[in-house]
Amino acid sequence: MNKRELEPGIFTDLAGRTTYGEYLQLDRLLSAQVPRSQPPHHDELLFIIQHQTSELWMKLLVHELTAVIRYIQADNLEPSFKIFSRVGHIQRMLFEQWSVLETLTPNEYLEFRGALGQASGFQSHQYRALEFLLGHKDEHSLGPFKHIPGVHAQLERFLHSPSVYDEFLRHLSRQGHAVPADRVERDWREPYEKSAAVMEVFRHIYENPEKHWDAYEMCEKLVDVEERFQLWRYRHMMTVMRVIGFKQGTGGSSGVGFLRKALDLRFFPELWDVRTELAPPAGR
Ligand code: HEM
Ligand SMILES: N[C@@H](CC(=O)c1ccccc1NC=O)C(=O)O
Repeated sequence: MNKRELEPGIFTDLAGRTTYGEYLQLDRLLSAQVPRSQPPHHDELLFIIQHQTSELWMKLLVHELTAVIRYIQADNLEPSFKIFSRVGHIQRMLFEQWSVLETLTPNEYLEFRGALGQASGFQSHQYRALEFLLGHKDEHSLGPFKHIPGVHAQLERFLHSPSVYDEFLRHLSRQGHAVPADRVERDWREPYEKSAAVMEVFRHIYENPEKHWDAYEMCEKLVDVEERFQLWRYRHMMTVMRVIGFKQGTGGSSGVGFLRKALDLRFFPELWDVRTELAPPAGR
């Protein structure tokens, strides 16, 4: 008999109890997918769910990176390594998820694109929070949130605060590394500019990993995060290219050309530059 008997101990009298649906607020979650096309286009649900799941995972990334910052501030790098491993798995999933949306063909998308108005991922405040947390500061990207005071204020807090990278450089300074004073205290709203002195700090760490194992491991975790972030950006751009070609974006940008420029951005420039500078150890 291809059937599983329910065990008598399984609870079915759940009135007034904490249940699965109640705990997860599934009524709210599952009523938030509301297609705008009239009549609703079959593929709009895919489009909505791809975005909503991405936003949920971004919420967790913001939460995790905020915790990383607290650990670095406390000069306690070890627990942040475990968090970075989780962050990496989430980023990998966000990357893989593009394959689902890539089943949307250009003509299918055009059938409901008009219903999106001026809405665009450019208005994702959690994506901006992630960029700020990682160190890509740009006050102009706050523009789309002027009309939502709570969101604007939260993003301003991230803009004004040191990023994960800023905090790491401050930690290295406390550990006695020769981090220049203008990286230990500065106007955190300003975009990060790379520094030859910071690169020398990393050169020393990469040439002596056994002496600075924690810092060395943190450097590699940061490189992992940046590489995965760029992979996401690249795959977004490729998805956009296959779905709308070189059309302008609904957010008002040139589209693919605008997205391509983000591929030249660097969160942790010296961590990439140090790789060019490293020489083989003596005698090799
Ligand atoms: C068919 C699917 C998609 C298309 C055609 C598309 C298109 C675009 C375009 C053209 C832009 C540039 C801004 C504009 O003028 O609109 C943009 C930005 C953006 N999109 Fe999408 N997108 C798609 C899916 C997604 C998904 C699933 C996400 C996940 C949350 C997303 C997140 C973003 C973000 C965060 C930006 C801002 C990027 C930046 O500032 O560099 N997009 N998108
Ligand atoms: N910018 C897209 C529209 C778009 O993708 C979008 C629209 C509403 C909500 C999220 C979106 N996703 C990412 O940009 C376009 O130009 O077709």
